Amino acid sequence: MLSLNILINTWSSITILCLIITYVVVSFTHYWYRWSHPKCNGKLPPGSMGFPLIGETLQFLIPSKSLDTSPFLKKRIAKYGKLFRTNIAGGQIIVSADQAFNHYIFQQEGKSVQLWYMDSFSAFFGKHVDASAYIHKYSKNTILSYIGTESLKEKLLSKIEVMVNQGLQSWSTKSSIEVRTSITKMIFDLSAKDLFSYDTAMCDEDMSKKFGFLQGIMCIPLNIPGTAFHTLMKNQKETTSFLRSILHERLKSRENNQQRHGDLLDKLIDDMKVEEFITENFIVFFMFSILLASFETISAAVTVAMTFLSDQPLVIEELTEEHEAILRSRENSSSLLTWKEYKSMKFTSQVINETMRMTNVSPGILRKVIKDIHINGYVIPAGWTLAMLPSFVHFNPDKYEDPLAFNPWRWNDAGSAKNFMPFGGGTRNCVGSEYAKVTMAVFFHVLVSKYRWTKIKGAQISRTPVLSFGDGLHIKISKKYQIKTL
Ligand code: HEM
Repeated sequence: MLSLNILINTWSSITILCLIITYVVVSFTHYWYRWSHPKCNGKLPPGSMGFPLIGETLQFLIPSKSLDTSPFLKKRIAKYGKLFRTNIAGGQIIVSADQAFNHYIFQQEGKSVQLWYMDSFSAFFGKHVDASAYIHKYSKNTILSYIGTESLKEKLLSKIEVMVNQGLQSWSTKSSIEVRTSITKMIFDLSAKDLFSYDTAMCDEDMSKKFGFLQGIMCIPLNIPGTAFHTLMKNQKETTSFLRSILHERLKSRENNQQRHGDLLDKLIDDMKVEEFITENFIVFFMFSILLASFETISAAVTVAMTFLSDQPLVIEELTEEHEAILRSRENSSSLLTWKEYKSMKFTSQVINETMRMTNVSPGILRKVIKDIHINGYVIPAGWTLAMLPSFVHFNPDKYEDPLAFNPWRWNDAGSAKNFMPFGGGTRNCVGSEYAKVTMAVFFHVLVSKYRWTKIKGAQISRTPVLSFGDGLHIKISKKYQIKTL
């Protein structure tokens, strides 16, 4: 009798255990099925949502040691086509490498898509990320009036040259320069001066290092000590309090009726009286984002250019010839660049185009889908993220022969705007594109006309997909002979 009871009890326990296991397996299978086949009012583009919770994040973050489109994307485009679905860092994403579709989406701002940043970015920027169309228009016009073509022509061109002269002069006093960090500091100092009349020499620390947080954008937003996100948030605190101190100093000097600077910061402070949305927090956010958008991008592009130039004597030769010709044609050897001279730099602009094509500072442009989008029989559901890859075309061998070769001469024939989109497109295209191009042109002008350099150690470029340069590009620069003018 006793052994029968034991048998029944054991049997029941096994049954319960089996039921629990079956329940767990069925629930997990159901969850996994729902994860892999998300709800949609139609047919989703092909692709894989990866494993539950982590999606395809790990594969996505594998660094690739090339400037080319990452193997993660190339593999999926080859398998599923130019429109595919995935899940990265918990986000449901449709990736589009379809040029025509991306062009269409650029025109859909506020209709079927809107600006979107990843969670860590949103946490960082707070509610201002959802800036309304009015605030967006205000911001764009305001920035353009300070760094747009007119301002560059009238004021900034010469200011930039003076700063680049100082920067390169200090590089030449050192036995070795790491290009990425040095150029980041130079462009940071330049932008802080141009936009907020802030002299970084007044700051003990190299603040540009604290701003260098782009690597953290792709990290998981978990604020735990030791994680990339934690460092990101710590740096964010320090950089915003640095910018807040600049703002407070300016507010104080305005109270004391001290001299105005006529810069972007003065304009934002003036507008606090007329625009309700312009608060101290807004100004700090504004200063932060424009500084970051400016120096991180330009310094990445210049570092890529220097990496290629260091191994391409023919490009340096033609570039040098163009700039020395400008110096030779001048009556006064100490004059600064004129707008006409800048506009005459044909080969320099080809070098810049080629650099922008290969750098792809923004390899993906993100939008939040706010209304179902129908394309080629597929549906991109509202709530999903659309990651456009306008840069994919930059490495398309049908559009650019031998696309991984740095060849500025390919720009002898004017390129098609449709096949060249380093600055995005539509209403959200880059407001700093001209400022970036002028800064790069001035940098090359001063560099090749006054200095020569030798490479000490090359950079190990990789994408995660954010660009990084390993231990960096190390060079030694020294002053050249002086060019005789007319
Ligand atoms: C090599 C240099 C640069 C590159 C490759 C670049 C690239 C881009 C791209 C692709 C976008 C579009 C983003 C989107 O559609 O979501 C953008 C937007 C923007 N860029 Fe740049 N950028 C550069 C330099 C600059 C500079 C120097 C500034 C400011 C001084 C700047 C300020 C901005 C701003 C404010 C936006 C947002 C525009 C909007 O939302 O309407 N950028 N940039």
